Amino acid sequence: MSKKPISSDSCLNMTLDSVRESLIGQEDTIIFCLIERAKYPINSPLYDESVAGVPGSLVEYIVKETEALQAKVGRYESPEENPFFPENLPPLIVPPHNIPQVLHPSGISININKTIWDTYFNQLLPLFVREGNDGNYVPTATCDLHCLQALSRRIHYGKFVAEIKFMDAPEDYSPAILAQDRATLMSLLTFEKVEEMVKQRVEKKAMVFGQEVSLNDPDDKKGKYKVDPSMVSRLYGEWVMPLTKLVQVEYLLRRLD
Ligand SMILES: O=C(O)C(=O)C[C@]1(C(=O)O)C=C[C@@H](O)C=C1
Repeated sequence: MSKKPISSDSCLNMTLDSVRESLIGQEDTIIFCLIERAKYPINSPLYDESVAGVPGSLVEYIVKETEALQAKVGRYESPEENPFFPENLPPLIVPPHNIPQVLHPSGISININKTIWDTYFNQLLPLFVREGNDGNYVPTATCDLHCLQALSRRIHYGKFVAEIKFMDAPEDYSPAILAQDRATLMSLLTFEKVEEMVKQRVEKKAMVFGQEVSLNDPDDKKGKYKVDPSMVSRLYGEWVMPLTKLVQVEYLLRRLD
């Protein structure tokens, strides 16, 4: 068998509409991940560094080891993917993908996964997961990994959004970049109406994707959802979009390096 590099779609034809389409698609992934995680109780021994029998907590160990495996087969070749534990990742064992480079080189390495990790475990998880311990530690940790990866991909997608915005209007962004003026960059890249639509859409999706289904009495489960739709809207309004905007600002600050 010939060992050709795996091909990947070109991202050179991106537009603001197309990156927004991608963000809309990623909403589905995030909501399904939250629904899956909400099936399990908090299962707190997973996060306890003293009981696991492995270095760090069990969840940390599972994420680290999964990232190491996925790094070997090319996950972090993609500029959309950022590891939570970038230190000491093993080298690729497959041929490189040769993905066309659309991001400015200085912005590629922006990685706010430390913040995403802390926010997810300390603020988000307690909001949508019930108390308790059912012993399903590995399936639960796998759900955490999927939630973290989906959130990280969405938030770091801000690099692409920022690149498109800069390319569409370099004359608007350049003075603020040269002045390293974060506040002006933040107001230039913010579209409040779009944010409002995102919050409404994710709330609606959480209702549709997470509705309880009953064959007997259709009213039996009416209004019951697997994750609270208003919580998903809040998650986007308070964390997902602000962190995506933080990535955009960080990216733009380096855009003229
Ligand atoms: O759609 C954009 O323009 C984005 O920058 C994305 C995003 C978001 O995170 O969803 C962030 C900032 C804008 O205010 C609106 C939405």
